[in-house]
Amino acid sequence: MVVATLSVALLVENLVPAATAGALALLVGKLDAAGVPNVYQAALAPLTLFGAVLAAGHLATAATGPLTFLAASRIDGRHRARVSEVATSGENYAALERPEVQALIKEAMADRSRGYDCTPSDAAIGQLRWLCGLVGAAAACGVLLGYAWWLIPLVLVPAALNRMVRTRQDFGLSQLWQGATKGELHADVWRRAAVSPGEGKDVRVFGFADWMVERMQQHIREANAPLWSYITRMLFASWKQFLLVSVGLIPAYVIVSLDAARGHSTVAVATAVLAAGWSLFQVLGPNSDMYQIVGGIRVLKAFAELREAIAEPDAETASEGEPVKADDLGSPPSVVFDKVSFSYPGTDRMVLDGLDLEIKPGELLAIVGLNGAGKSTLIKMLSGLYSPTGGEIRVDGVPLGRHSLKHWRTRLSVVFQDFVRYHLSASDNVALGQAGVPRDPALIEAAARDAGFDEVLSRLPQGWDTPLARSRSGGVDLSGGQWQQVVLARALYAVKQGARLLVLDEPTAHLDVRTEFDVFQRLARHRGDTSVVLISHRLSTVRQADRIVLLDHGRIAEAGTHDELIALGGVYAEMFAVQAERFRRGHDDRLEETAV
Ligand SMILES: Nc1ncnc2c1ncn2[C@@H]1O[C@H](COP(=O)(O)OP(=O)(O)OP(=O)(O)O)[C@@H](O)[C@H]1O
Repeated sequence: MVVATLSVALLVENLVPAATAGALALLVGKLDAAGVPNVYQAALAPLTLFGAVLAAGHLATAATGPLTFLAASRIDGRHRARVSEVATSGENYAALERPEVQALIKEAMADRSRGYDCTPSDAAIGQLRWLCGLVGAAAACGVLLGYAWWLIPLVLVPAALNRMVRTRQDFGLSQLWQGATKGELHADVWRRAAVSPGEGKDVRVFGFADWMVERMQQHIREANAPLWSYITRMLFASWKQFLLVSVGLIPAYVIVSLDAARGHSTVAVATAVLAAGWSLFQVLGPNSDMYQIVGGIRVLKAFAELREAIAEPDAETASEGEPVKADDLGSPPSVVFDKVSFSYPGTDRMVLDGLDLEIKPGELLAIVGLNGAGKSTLIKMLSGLYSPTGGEIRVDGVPLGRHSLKHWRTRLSVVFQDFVRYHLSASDNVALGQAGVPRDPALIEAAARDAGFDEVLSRLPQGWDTPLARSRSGGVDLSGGQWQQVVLARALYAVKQGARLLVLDEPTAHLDVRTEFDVFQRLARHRGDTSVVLISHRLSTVRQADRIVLLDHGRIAEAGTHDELIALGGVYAEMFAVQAERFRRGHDDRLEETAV
């Protein structure tokens, strides 16, 4: 409806120049023919018509602004929602990590605040404007045709050439703007850093504000230099457009004026021709339509490429066969890593190298290892974010690639090491653990209690409704340890809502020893028969596990209970001894593993 009304308004706006020419000619004709006493009477009707044309033009122009805004908001809003859907859909998570895919997302989003100046609505409305402009040009040609057909090529050809020159410039401008936007994104990183409270600490403490601003300006200068020089050249070359206008209009105007002066045509006809000629140039003259069409189409092209990139089943993520639904949601799964190998896309290093590991239903399994041993990677593979490059992961005897990942992820609850701190309320932050089921406030409360978050909660100004970000009105900032409690509650909520495998990747690194001990006591008490995989560098936590595996160079190097591994006297025993010694000396931080 909005687009239809906008089309009508644009059409009227573009027909007004030709209609003005006609109405003006009528007015002049009537005045010319009428004697002095009859002037007012003769002018009344054509003046009313002339006024009506002008009023229609004003109304149309007044309406196009708000209508364009409405149509653009709807078109761009829907487009951005589709980009978000595509970016979050599918199982090709690996593609999201590729820089070129991230660049496509930015371009497809066409966020004006990030320097993108054209959006899909610009392309759509630009085309509408252009089409209406052509109708307006045809109407102006109709007026010219009333005088002499040869006036049409005389005025139209230079006007069309003028348009072509302008369109070529728009293409060049659009391309340079695209290059500038990429550079602007670098500047944007610094621009955001300059005003964000997070980076603000570093900027002040390390005193690199001047360096940062200089860096930002350098990026802006480098990114925009070609664009600025192109625009300067465009300005200097604008005389060409003046010449083109003159080539058509001046001879036409001279011929028509001479004709009228010699009495071969009336002043009214001459007025109509002069006005129509000018209106043709107005309609085909300089405007930003083509630039916006080109820019908007570029955004749509980026979106099409993004869809292809995300949907692309690359070797790492391709699933084979028909999706198989796990039929048993209630019991904990049996998971087997069978000679699993993996290297990240675009890298040669084998992060997992023939890994054999079983996660038995209901067990509390701890995974330990030095930094970079591949522990988090193993969890990402268990979550189906990456697929093995060799070997197989089986869940309840079925390869993970043949499970419905959506379904599998409802059986799984993961606290990632780099968990997300959503700027939402405390209750939203917990409930997002199992967003696909109706929210259950009693389970949210219970999960918070089990995670030890209830004490912090009691101090929040608006309780569960408190936004967990000071940047939001009435919000608060939590400490690292308090956030870990929130995220632990998020994972435990998922368990209470049906997840049967809980994975915790360094869930207590920010907690003090006492809170950590409490949390694990509660976890052990409340996990029921849910399997737990725990990754931790704190071996005092790990020792409570049913079984501990030590990951080294992408394989299991040692496995057993705490007592068995200590008795083995291997790397685990050595790590434990170093940590125990540090603890005795009063340290409670993570093991300095390089010392082992
Ligand atoms: N997205 C990625 N792309 C490429 N390489 C990656 C990526 N993520 C991790 N790596 C590499 O994979 C290796 C294993 O990383 P991973 O995070 O699994 O180790 P980790 O055992 O969890 O380490 P930490 O104890 O420090 O958390 C590292 O060498 C790391 O640099």
